[in-house]
Amino acid sequence: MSASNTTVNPRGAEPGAAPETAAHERRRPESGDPVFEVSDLSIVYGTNRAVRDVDLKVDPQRITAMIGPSGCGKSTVLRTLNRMNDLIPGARVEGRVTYHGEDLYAPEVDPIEVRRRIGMVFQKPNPFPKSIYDNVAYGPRINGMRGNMDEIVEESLTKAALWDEVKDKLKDNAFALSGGQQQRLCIARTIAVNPEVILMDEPCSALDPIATLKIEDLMYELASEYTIVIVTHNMQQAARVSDRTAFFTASVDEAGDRFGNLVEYDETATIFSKPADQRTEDYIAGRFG
Ligand SMILES: Nc1ncnc2c1ncn2[C@@H]1O[C@H](COP(=O)(O)OP(=O)(O)OP(=O)(O)O)[C@@H](O)[C@H]1O
Repeated sequence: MSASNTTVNPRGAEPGAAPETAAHERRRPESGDPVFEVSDLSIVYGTNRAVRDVDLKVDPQRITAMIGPSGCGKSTVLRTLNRMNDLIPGARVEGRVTYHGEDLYAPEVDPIEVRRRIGMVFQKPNPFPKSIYDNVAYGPRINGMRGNMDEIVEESLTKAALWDEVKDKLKDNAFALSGGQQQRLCIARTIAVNPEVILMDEPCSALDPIATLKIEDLMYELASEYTIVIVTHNMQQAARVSDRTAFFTASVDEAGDRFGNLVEYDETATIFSKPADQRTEDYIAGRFG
């Protein structure tokens, strides 16, 4: 899949136009059970019930996008999928999140192991202040992974579409890389511990358009092996890369409290061409958000 036909969606720029992207032409077998099933999910920060009543399923080896206006809870929901909210003081998850049918929040579940299997890439590239090689090798080392470390590093960098650019300078500090390269290094670091799922929280928002297209192409390649869930502000990006899209919005309850909720979740082509809810249509058309 080349950059040109993966990422150029001539109709994507038109609000409300049906995306005609490779992502939607992709024919994957419906491979059985969902990876995640989220039901009646609410997330509370202190006394603020920030996100309410979310239900959604994430299919394997698909790219699922979460879109919606600022503050509607996309990142909060994403973080429940690998228990990153556990790290936020005062955050509480209510409802049910299963991973391959098992309760992700059961007391016997080890959150460290959860985060190995369900990796995360953040908005700002955050390599460690170490060499390129050591950034990738870090996870396998602390996880006690056996095998030839040079091979693990090469394979991870290759899968992250970075190997050719860095193979002659593996000992250089990661901070010497461009922003886009640093983000691909962070993806390589995530891949190196052999996850099943990659969560991406606005992975391109700090990148220029060329670096963004590279990451989008990379996501497409990675989806043949990994399940990807991406939060993005960029509707065109969701239209270009994702198979399914969840649209969230912020609502206000009777007491005047603002909360995020899931409005609609469907095939990306449907969300962008025939959304069922007027709020989705208004957002896609750029009327708010
Ligand atoms: N660490 C936190 N502590 C307290 N409240 C939080 C925290 N993180 C998020 N919130 C609140 O949860 C709500 C949803 O925020 P969240 O960042 O998930 O939304 P978002 O849709 O991802 O927003 P954006 O697109 O601006 O990143 C907001 O009201 C926010 O203030």
